Amino acid sequence: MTTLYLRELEIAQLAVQRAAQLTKRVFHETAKGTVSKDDASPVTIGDFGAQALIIAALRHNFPADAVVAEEEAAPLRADPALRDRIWELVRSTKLEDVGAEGLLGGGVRDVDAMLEVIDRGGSKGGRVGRVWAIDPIDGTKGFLRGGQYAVCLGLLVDGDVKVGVLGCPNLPVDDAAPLTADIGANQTDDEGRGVLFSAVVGQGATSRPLGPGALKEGKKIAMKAVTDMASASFCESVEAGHSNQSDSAQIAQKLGITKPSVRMDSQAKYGSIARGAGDIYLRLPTSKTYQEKIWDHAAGDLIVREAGGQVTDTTGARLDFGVGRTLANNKGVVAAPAAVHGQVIKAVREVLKL
Ligand SMILES: Nc1ncnc2c1ncn2[C@@H]1O[C@H](COP(=O)(O)OS(=O)(=O)O)[C@@H](OP(=O)(O)O)[C@H]1O
Ligand SMILES: [Mg+2]
Repeated sequence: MTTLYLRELEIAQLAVQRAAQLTKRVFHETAKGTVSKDDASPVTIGDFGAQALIIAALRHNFPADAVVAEEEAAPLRADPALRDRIWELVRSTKLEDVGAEGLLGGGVRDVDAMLEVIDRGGSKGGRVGRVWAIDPIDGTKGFLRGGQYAVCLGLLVDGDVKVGVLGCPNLPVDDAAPLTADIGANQTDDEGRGVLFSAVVGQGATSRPLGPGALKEGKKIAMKAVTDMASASFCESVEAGHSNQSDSAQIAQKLGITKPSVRMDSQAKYGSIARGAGDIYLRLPTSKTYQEKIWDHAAGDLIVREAGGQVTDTTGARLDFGVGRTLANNKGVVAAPAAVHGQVIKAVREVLKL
């Protein structure tokens, strides 16, 4: 058995598990109304806190690696009250498993170290060397709405994704659960929810319960074969501003898909199709200028490909993670089982006139 990237995988899984513990604390405060949904701060607190914990774990284990992450600490330097709330969460979020917490280096030393570590995510990325891509809370709108969100971490080596980990605290643990963005009425109860998807290049993709205890052995996941397009299910963004929902409806019609789309926030969509809960993920450009961010796709791209899928842009080209912080060479995303991906791309190109 190959052990390539084994250590990177273990650290990435634990780092995502710990960061998700922090985001869950913030999520439940928001759901309970302790923090106002109109206030932008819950997501800010969750984003900064999770980013600090993940980068601290990476710096402890792989100090020479570059990091591309969404946030920078400037707003916290200007707002001591916000900084202190985040520090309180970062300081007090630890893995239950003392050995695992030790592997991550035991957190962040003090509030100045926290600011310093948050600012370590400014790498330009690129085609050379090892670069970690972090989205501390992907699907911020879903997070605020009480829906799906994901803590995302991918390792790029010379521009290719080698390791991908997605923590999805609000997806069902059960890989066979039907595809739905709904997490049920009782949002303060984590029972049956929380899944960690992982993949290493050439070694397949797995899912396991996200925690809070020790991480269980992963189960191999695989995309479902689509034998009949009429019964295929596809997912897309909740936000119409993130993916063109009228184009996707036309594409679905062309393909003969009869079910309405499942609208779900975040890279939980990639994880869901990778485990066969859904079949196709369409992300269709809404503007000529928007460039997708590498941290919104790196982990999901590898997890779907390792589960037997193909992930490309709308023209059928592979996503190019080697050109910087954005996917400047690609427009949109089309993810589907390898056997039907060509058929889906044909329909996409016809509708988008590419
Ligand atoms: N115009 C436009 N087009 C495409 N994508 C955009 C656009 N604007 C933002 N974003 C990015 O979308 C990320 C959220 O992903 P999803 O659209 O899958 O989920 S959601 O339904 O919007 O929550 C979201 O990630 P987060 O900011 O981490 O939530 C953004 O990076
Ligand atoms: Mg994102």
